[in-house]
Amino acid sequence: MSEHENTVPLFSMSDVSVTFGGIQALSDVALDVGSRQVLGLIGPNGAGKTTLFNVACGFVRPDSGSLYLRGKRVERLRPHQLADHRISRTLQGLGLFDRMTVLENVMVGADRHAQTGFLSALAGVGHRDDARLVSRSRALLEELGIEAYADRLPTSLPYPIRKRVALARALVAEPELLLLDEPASGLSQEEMADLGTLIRGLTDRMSVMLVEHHMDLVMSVCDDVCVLDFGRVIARGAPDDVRRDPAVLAAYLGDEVEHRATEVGRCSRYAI
Ligand SMILES: Nc1ncnc2c1ncn2[C@@H]1O[C@H](COP(=O)(O)OP(=O)(O)OP(=O)(O)O)[C@@H](O)[C@H]1O
Repeated sequence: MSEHENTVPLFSMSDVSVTFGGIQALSDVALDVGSRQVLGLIGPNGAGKTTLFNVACGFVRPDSGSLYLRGKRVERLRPHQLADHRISRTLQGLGLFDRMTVLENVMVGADRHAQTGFLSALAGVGHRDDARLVSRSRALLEELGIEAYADRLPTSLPYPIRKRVALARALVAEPELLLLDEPASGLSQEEMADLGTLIRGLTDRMSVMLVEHHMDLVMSVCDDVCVLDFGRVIARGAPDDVRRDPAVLAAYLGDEVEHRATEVGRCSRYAI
C-alpha cells in the first residue's frame, strides 16, 4: 500500500446538506471512510442514514457540500458512474431479477447499470458468454458459500441465501467501496455472526460503509462508527467510545422511549 493510500481516505463527504421539502434530512455532514476500513453508520429512525447512502451513490444530489474519492472532488456523482468509481451497493429490497438464475443475477452486477436497478441492466446478460465473468461470479458464489444454488431462481431460495446473492452481485464489480444497507435484517444470530466474519474478510480488498440497526454486528465489525441524529453527526469514533458517548445514549434513549409508546416490540432493536 502506498503512503498516499494510507493517509488519504478512500471516500469523504464534507458539509453535506439535504432537504426534502421542509425536512432537513442531512445538515453539514462530514465523514471519512478510510482505506480498507469498515465504517458503521447508525442512528435512530429518520436520522438520515438512507439519505446519506443515497448521496454516497448519487441517488440523491445534496443541496450543498462536497464528495471526495481518493482525495479528488467528485463534481456530480451519478448512479450510472458508480462502477467507474468502483463503488457498489446492496439494496434493502435486494432487487434480484426473478427470472434469472442466481449465477446470471451475479453476472449482471458487472454491468455498469445494474446497481441503479435500471432495466437496462438486463443487457448485462450479454456478458453471459464471457468465460472470465462466469468464473469470477462462480468464485464469488463459492466464497459466499452459495455455489450450490448457481442454477436456481432466487424466488425458490430462502431469504438469507438471496441476501448473499445480492451481496455477490455487488462484489462482482470488484468495488473499492461497498455500501451495505441493513445486511443483517432477517438473519438469525448465527447467520449474523457469519456475516460479520464475511464483512471483516472483505477488508483485505475494499472499504465498507455499513448502515445497520443490529448493534452487536456494528460494534464487532466496524473500525469506526458515525452516529447521526436528526440529520447531524452527533458522534464519531471507535465503537467502544461511541457506545459510551452521552449524546449517543441520549439519542437512542429518546428513540427508545418514543418507540415504547408506539411499538413496544421493536425497542430491543435499539439497545446499545
Ligand atoms: N424522499 C423523501 N421525501 C421526503 N422526506 C424524506 C425523503 N426521504 C427521507 N425523508 C425524510 O428525511 C429524514 C431522514 O430519512 P432517512 O430515511 O434518511 O432516515 P434513516 O436514518 O435511514 O431512517 P430509518 O432508520 O428509519 O431507515 C426523515 O425525516 C425522512 O422522513
